[in-house]
Amino acid sequence: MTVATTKKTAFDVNDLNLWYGNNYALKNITFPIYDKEVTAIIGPSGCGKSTFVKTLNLMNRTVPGIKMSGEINYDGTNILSDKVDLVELRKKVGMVFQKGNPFPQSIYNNITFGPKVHGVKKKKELDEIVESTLKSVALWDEVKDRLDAPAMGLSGGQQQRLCIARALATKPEILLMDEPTSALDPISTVKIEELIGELKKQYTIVIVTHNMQQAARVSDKTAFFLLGDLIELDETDKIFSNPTDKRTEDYVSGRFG
Ligand SMILES: Nc1ncnc2c1ncn2[C@@H]1O[C@H](COP(=O)(O)OP(=O)(O)OP(=O)(O)O)[C@@H](O)[C@H]1O
Repeated sequence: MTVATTKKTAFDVNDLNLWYGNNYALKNITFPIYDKEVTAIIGPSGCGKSTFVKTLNLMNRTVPGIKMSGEINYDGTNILSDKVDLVELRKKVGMVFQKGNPFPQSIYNNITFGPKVHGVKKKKELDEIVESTLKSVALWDEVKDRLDAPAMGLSGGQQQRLCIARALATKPEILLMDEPTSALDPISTVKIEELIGELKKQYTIVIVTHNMQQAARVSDKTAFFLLGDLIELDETDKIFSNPTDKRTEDYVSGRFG
């Protein structure tokens, strides 16, 4: 990789291996993820993109037959071997999935669920969290008069923004996004992409995307995975204009995948 290495990292992944039973899904992955940047993960279906991001907050550790080795260093701890408080880890490393998955409750309760779990009780404080997180995902004006309405009544794009607000409500440092726009229409997609541009001022973001134009638009670094290997990780501009590896070039120019 030709990027400067003096920048602070949010995660230092060293020689990470992961197996689902006999399926060797991540192979010797060494991957610095830089603080307050957007890192995109691209690659053909089944190459390990989702597995990689889910491993960053140990979302998949209860999958039957899973085995991992190596290091994921986060905040002075190797989360794979040291004792980690999973609730605390997921508070700091939030996740947003492919499809907005609000709880079948009100808009207000969706946002306050996490803060309440973490001990916030005062109504005023909860109200403030609801307002500030909905503002940061540009949803406040659209829903401020119906905070008690069911979240399921929102459009798909609004639900996804609500889920991002819900992830922000516990004040994370990192946001993992697994194909956050793949179920959305083009206008909602643009809104989420603009939001990512805003959020990266405060958060480190890792986004899995099938959409290469999206990776090119929103990310600072791009990683190309193939069959569980990290083939290339570099500045996004370089990956899309002058990649080092022939396999990356073939993929980004649409020759396979
Ligand atoms: N829960 C699981 N149990 C067993 N195998 C799994 C599980 N999740 C993923 N795999 C396998 O691990 C490999 C990587 O899958 P993963 O979902 O990480 O790929 P991906 O690049 O995100 O794919 P896609 O783009 O299709 O979502 C695949 O062979 C997949 O079948």
